[in-house]
Amino acid sequence: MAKSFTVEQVAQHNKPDDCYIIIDGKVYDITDFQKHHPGGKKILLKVAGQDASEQFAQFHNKGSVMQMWGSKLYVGDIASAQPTETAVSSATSHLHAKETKSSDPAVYRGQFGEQVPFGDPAWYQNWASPYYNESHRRLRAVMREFVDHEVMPFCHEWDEAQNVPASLFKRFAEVGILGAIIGCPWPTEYCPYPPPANISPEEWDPFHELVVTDELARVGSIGVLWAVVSGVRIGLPPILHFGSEELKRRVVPKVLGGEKRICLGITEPSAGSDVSGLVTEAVKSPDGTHYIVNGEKKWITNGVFADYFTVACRTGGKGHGGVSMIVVERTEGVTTKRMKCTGVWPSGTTYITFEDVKVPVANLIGKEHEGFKYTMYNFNHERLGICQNAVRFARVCLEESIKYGSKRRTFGKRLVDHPVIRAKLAHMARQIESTQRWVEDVTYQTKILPKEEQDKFLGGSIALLKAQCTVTFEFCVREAIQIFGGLGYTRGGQGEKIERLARDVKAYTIPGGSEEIMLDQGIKMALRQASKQGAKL
Ligand code: HEM
Repeated sequence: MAKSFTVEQVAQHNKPDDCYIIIDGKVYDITDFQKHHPGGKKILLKVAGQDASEQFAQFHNKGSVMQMWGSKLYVGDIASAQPTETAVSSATSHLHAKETKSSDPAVYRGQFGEQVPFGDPAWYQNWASPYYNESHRRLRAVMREFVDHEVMPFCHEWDEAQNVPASLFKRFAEVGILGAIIGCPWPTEYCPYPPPANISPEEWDPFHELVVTDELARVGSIGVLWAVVSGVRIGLPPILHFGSEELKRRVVPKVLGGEKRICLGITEPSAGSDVSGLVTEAVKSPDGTHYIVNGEKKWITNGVFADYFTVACRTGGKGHGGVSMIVVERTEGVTTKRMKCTGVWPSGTTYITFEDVKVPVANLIGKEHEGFKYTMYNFNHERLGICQNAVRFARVCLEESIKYGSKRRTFGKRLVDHPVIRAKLAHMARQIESTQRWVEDVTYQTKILPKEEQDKFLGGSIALLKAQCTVTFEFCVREAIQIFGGLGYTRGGQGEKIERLARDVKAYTIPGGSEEIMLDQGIKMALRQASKQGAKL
């Protein structure tokens, strides 16, 4: 049981060698911590033995600092302390979500989260939505708990270390997140873990995947997310959808079980969004048992950690028709070198060389020369995932800006009381909210349309949506830096997420189809579709 203190008792601990402070009704022993305090020792001594809640709120990102330090320094509570309103609401608001009954059971209204304006999607903030039901709400709560306790507090540390612990990959698998992010239906036969939140595999739908993707992005680190989910999300689907039964059984359970890691190798030093130009070659050995793979792949996410490489290779002539997909296992002749990039540090962006690598023909995915089709098959899913993440990253920028702007004062007023700052917040909010609605609408199409129709109708819209999401994200991160000032270009501390996202954002506007190509493709596809449907152009 926690020890109880009176304010007078805490006041006795007011010396450098015996120093307590009170924050939000809790008592912390900071005697040893003082010398490690990033803000300095003296500033803590000024409040030794006192209630320092206000000062603490002024200089820190409350949630993440207490998540890291709280339990190490906590020694008890103030006797009759009524926890402050904010402490209560942030700790328990998701547990006491207010629900409003509608006459239509499919329409949900209710509250979840901290209720920072626009800090969460509208269906968390009492807006009615036809897309989500009780299972999505359960999933949201499970994901929030997991992210808040096992991922978010460590992102800065992992970003600086340019790596995440290997155990994190296993944890994501156990929670069901690896199975959750590779698209519907749930891969029951090949996934050792069930969906999160006791959702049945049959019930699993694209909005469950959206909730997982969205909640994960609250960490405000593309690098940490990509370190764990990116290789799986893009490297595994070609095997899952087109691999032989033997290949699927050999590879998929190990990856979804968090034992082996995988990456997708398409881009090369001279071929990016233009996949048909790739030159890495796979030549069959004279006895027909192996392919001999030679070539280079560049900017390959997770390459440095990967055990399996899903590689697009040239097995035939020029252009799309000569491309095959092959699973290369880490073996002699495979070399991976970490690249130095602007952001996404923990995700292991890699330069790969294949030098006379012998790959059994059983590792061919599907049929020879059909690799381009397999690559395209998952592009819509991959891009929609990027969109769902990007809109949450933009939201993180807005949420952090509103929280910081509500406590930081300049010229005698809070930042949010300056019209020029409110205008920035308004422009962020209007873009995020409209983009989110488009994301949900497209996600709904993926729920109800058969896959062939999705491929026919949605490619152009998803391309435009990717541009919309990444432009919104880039705009919001820029505005958030302006609001945070110096803290927005300082690594760690209150502007931690903003500074990191500013480094990471380019990894969203360039890969997965650059903004320019997405815009062009979106219109080209819309025109093609329109003329097929007899539009009067
Ligand atoms: C349990 C008590 C405390 C802990 C665990 C703590 C922890 C930290 C940490 C981790 C930082 C680095 C920046 C960040 O991550 O936000 C920091 C910075 C700082 N802290 Fe504390 N702190 C505590 C109490 C206080 C108090 C009571 C004050 C003021 C009276 C204070 C003033 C500062 C200042 C001025 C900075 C530098 C902020 C900046 O770089 O802008 N801290 N603290």
